[in-house]
Amino acid sequence: MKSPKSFYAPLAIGAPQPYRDRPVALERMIHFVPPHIEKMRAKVPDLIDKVDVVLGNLEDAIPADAKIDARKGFIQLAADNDFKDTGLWTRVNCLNSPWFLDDILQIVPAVGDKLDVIMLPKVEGAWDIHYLDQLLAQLEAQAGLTKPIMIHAILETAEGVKNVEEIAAASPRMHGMSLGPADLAASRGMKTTRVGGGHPDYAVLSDEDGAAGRTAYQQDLWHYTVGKMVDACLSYGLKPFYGPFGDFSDSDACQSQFRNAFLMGCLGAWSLHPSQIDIAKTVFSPDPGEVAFAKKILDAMPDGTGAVMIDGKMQDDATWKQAKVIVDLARLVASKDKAMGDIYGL
Ligand SMILES: CC(=O)SCCNC(=O)CCNC(=O)[C@H](O)C(C)(C)COP(=O)(O)OP(=O)(O)OC[C@H]1O[C@@H](n2cnc3c(N)ncnc32)[C@H](O)[C@@H]1OP(=O)(O)O
Ligand SMILES: O=CC(=O)O
Ligand SMILES: [Mg+2]
Repeated sequence: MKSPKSFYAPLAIGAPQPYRDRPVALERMIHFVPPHIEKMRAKVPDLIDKVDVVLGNLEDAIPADAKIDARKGFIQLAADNDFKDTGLWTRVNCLNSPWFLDDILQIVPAVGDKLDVIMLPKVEGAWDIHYLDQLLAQLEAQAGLTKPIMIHAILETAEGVKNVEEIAAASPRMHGMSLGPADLAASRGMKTTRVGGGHPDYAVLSDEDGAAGRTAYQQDLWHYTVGKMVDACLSYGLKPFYGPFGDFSDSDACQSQFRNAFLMGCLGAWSLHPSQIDIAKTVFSPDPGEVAFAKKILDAMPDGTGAVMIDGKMQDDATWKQAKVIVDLARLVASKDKAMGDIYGL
């Protein structure tokens, strides 16, 4: 374990100073774009105004014979657009693939000054983060970059879940983590072919229900992992995210999965299709009724201490902190999304 002094030291001479506090950014949806397809690249200017993060995907879902075009396409879309306050991320190929090294070696010098975050798939342990951390520092120094590129890990292997705390603690370059339910299901030997979401057979049966028979209550397959990820992330000041929901035809189930993640502490999810952008926007912007109630709590307890009754419910220091989480997030949403700001009255 490094000492605090060396933990925050740049890993290459001339590399930017690592962040002590991560930049504040609204990231309700990380929108995946397949950059090898010209028609998709052409949609980026429009997407910049609609999403919080545009991500050029180079890994799974990009065919092997299109990997190099995807990398070139990403560099082109990064260079051609002004992202304003919308994040620009890429998901690179995994560390043991034939493409990872060139992904990093070509993207950082070409458009590293515009890139906020690299999403690293199939992270197994802190050693994966240390390797990319060092490599990025060397390339940042060589390119004369002035702000560090952050790393976002996908939690999608059994070993990664086992090591989630060490991954979170690995570097000040860590931005956060996303749950990768598809690869994780395969890695764990789970018996599902779905990309995220529930499964009708993962259920608990009620006791005898009389004539109507017994009711099966479906459970959330991802509850344990999301909980573990949220605790690891929040202990180290990182941001947790739910990942993909593959059934584009089932917007209710997508919304429900996103909402469970939001309520458990996640700050966003991936949008793979334009239809999922508004779902994520709705879910990951706090509910206006909750914001109004949270404001009442903050107003009633200006210094955050004591106990008061509001609408028949006891409030104290702990609920003041809960209210602050919601109002702070609403303020962040309002700073980017004027329509929501008007609804919140912020
Ligand atoms: C397990 C994991 O790793 S998940 C992450 C990896 N997966 C991905 O990144 C997938 C990203 N999504 C996609 O590539 C596409 O949505 C696909 C290939 C799955 C489906 O695309 P299509 O068959 O074109 O879907 P559909 O016909 O419903 O699209 C409707 C419109 O939305 C566009 N669209 C679809 N997906 C996207 C996207 N991610 N971003 C921007 N536009 C999109 C289509 O181009 C089409 O536009 P048009 O009306 O101008 O023709
Ligand atoms: O990469 C995402 C996943 O679910 O796998
Ligand atoms: Mg995956």
